[in-house]
Amino acid sequence: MVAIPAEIQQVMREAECLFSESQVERAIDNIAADISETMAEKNPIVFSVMNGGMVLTGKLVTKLGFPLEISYLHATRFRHDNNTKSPDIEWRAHPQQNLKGRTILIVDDIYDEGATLGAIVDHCKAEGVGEIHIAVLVDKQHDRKARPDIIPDYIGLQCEDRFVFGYGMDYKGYWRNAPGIYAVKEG
Ligand SMILES: O=P(O)(O)OC[C@H]1O[C@H](OP(=O)(O)OP(=O)(O)O)[C@H](O)[C@@H]1O
Ligand SMILES: Nc1nc2[nH]cnc2c(=O)[nH]1
Repeated sequence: MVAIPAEIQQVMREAECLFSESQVERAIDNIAADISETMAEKNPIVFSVMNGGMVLTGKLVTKLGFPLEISYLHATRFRHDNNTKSPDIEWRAHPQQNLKGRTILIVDDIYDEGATLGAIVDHCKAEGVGEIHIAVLVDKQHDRKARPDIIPDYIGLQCEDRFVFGYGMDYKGYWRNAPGIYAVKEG
C-alpha cells in the first residue's frame, strides 16, 4: 500500500470552504436550466474537458432533458518540471467526432486564465464546428484572462483569486471528489 501523503490530508484540514455542497448543487441546477432554455433543439455534443470537467459533466447531463451526445476531450496546461504551469496546452485527446456544422457544449470545472478554453475553441473552429457553447462551474475573478474574446456562456459561481479544489478541481491530483469548493490556505 502506498501511504496518502501527509500534505494531502493537511491541505483539506486547513482549507477554507468557499461554497458548500448545497450552494454548488444550486449553481449546477441554474446552469442546467439556462442550457435547457438555449440548447434543447440543437442536437449538441457535450464535451467534458478531462480531467477536471468530469464531475460537472456527470452532474449536469442528467438534468438536461433533451437529446444530446456525450463525449470528452483532454487538453491540459503543460507543466514544467518544477510543476509551474505554462500558457502552452498539451493535447492528450482531440475530439474524435466530425464537428462540421455541429453545435457543441464544452464543460469544464474552472475558467481561470482561459488558455485551456482558448485552445479548445481554436481547435474546434479549425475543425468547422457550428456553434460553441461553454459551461464552467467556476469563474475565477482577476485581470489575467488570456483570451478576453472567450467568455463562458454558462457560469455557476464566481470565486476569488485563490487556488481552489473540489467538484472536479484537484489539489496535486487529489480532492477532485471534495463535496464543496475549497480554497487552499494562504501564507
Ligand atoms: O483557464 P486556465 O488557466 O487555462 O485553467 C483552467 C484549466 O486548468 C485545469 O486543468 P488542468 O490543465 O490543471 O488539468 P486537470 O483538468 O486534469 O486538472 C482546469 O480543469 C481547466 O481545464
Ligand atoms: N484545481 C485547480 N485547477 C486550476 N486550474 C486553473 N486554476 C485552478 C485552480 O484554482 N484550481
